[in-house]
Amino acid sequence: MPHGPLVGHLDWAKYNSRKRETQPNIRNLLSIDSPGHTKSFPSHTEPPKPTKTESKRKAMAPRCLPTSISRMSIYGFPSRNSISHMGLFPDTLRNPNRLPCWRDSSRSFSFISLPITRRPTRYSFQVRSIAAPTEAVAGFDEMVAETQRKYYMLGGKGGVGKTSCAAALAVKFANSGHPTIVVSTDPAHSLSDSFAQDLTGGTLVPVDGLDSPLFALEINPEKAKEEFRNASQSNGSTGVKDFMDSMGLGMLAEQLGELKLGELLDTPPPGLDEAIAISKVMQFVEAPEYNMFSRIIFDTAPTGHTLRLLSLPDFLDKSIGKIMTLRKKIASATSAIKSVFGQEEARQDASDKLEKLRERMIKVRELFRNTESTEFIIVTIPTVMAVSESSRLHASLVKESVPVKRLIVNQVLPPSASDCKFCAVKRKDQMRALDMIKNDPELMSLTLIQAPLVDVEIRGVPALRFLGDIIWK
Ligand SMILES: Nc1ncnc2c1ncn2[C@@H]1O[C@H](COP(=O)(O)OP(=O)(O)OP(=O)(O)O)[C@@H](O)[C@H]1O
Repeated sequence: MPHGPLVGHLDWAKYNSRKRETQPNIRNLLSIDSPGHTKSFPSHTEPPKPTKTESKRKAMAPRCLPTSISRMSIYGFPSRNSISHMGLFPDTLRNPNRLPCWRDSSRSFSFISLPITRRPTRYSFQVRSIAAPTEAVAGFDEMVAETQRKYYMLGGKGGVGKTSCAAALAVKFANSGHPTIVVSTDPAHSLSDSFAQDLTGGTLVPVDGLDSPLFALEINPEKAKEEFRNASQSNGSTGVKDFMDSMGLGMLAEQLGELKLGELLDTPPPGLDEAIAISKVMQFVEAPEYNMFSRIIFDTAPTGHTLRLLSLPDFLDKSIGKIMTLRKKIASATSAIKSVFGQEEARQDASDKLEKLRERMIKVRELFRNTESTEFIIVTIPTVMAVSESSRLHASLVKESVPVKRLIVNQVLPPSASDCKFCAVKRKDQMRALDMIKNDPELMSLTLIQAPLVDVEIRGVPALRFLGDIIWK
């Protein structure tokens, strides 16, 4: 391999055809130019067609991204040195008159090689951002090594890329030999969009395009809420208050107002749907037929939900405990009357369901706090607001004894030799946010994983696999 500039594009067709490899070498998936580096590369296969999620992504992206990964402007360095880099340089380096912007229709990008040193890594290419002074490797080897079941929960501010990172991690685990389930407990699901496959319906669906076992599940929050309502109601359509009214205990129900039982049962508090979703997942993954799955990944709802969710098991445990005691008292006083009217059975059934729900909530709480089996990964983007929110999220997770080790900073601008004005400002903001992370007492101790902003729609298994290979090293 000559030591000089390499020029090329990611070949999506090649990438797809090599996807069976557990650890593909990205170099092999690139069309690398011949020595001399003057020839253009054969054009790459375009990624999947745009969908409605693309508009969301485009809205977040700078108008003039300095370089683009989909145009696969990856630069790689020959392995004779000790640090191996992959990055992006616009064609400006070859042709200084050409603007390195999306607006420039004649844009193209080059691989540039520099005299560098090589550190032992699994790939001969890595994405390195020049705005990434604190970047660390994700420690995927450690994540994959354990054979017993592990739960990963990815959470953070809305729209930062939780689903993309969770789906990419699931693909990576599955390709590394772990039968995996990825579950979305976010009421606004985007797993289906991410995998470009219909995963709605509330059942486990095998993900297409992989040979390894990967299943996905989008929990239907409405169904979950309905289940809770059914469990909490005494019979058919009546809630606790109606139930007590029907027993001539309406006055007592009024006096118990401060317990907010009716409110709890008839209008489930925010976060409850997610708690039920997780407890539902727990319920089925504990069934012997799911023993084979060694990695369970939760794509959780945005921060607010997560925080409420964390305090919910305790809240529910207490509330349901109170309800149960109350019901038992009412039951002993009225069972004779009720059995005459045939409602005794329904009441007993409701109590059993509540008790089961309570048990499952306790399990969810235990799962959240189990350092052996669980890890919460915070996903953020390099903006001051997102970093501040991540810091608060981390503080709450620590307070609740939820194990957190890693922080993904997603959508970091890739390197550029010359930024447009917009990109220069954006890069400066990102640097400031990355600095904030470095100095934030909550976040500084976490392993920082940087994921570049890519100009490819992260949709479908090949794209997720590509993202996973960049993030999870
Ligand atoms: N590194 C990245 N580069 C470019 N686009 C990205 C990147 N990560 C995510 N995106 C895009 O950003 C959009 C939002 O990502 P995603 O749905 O994963 O975020 P989210 O945090 O799960 O959102 P929500 O909170 O709405 O569920 C998607 O269109 C996705 O393709």
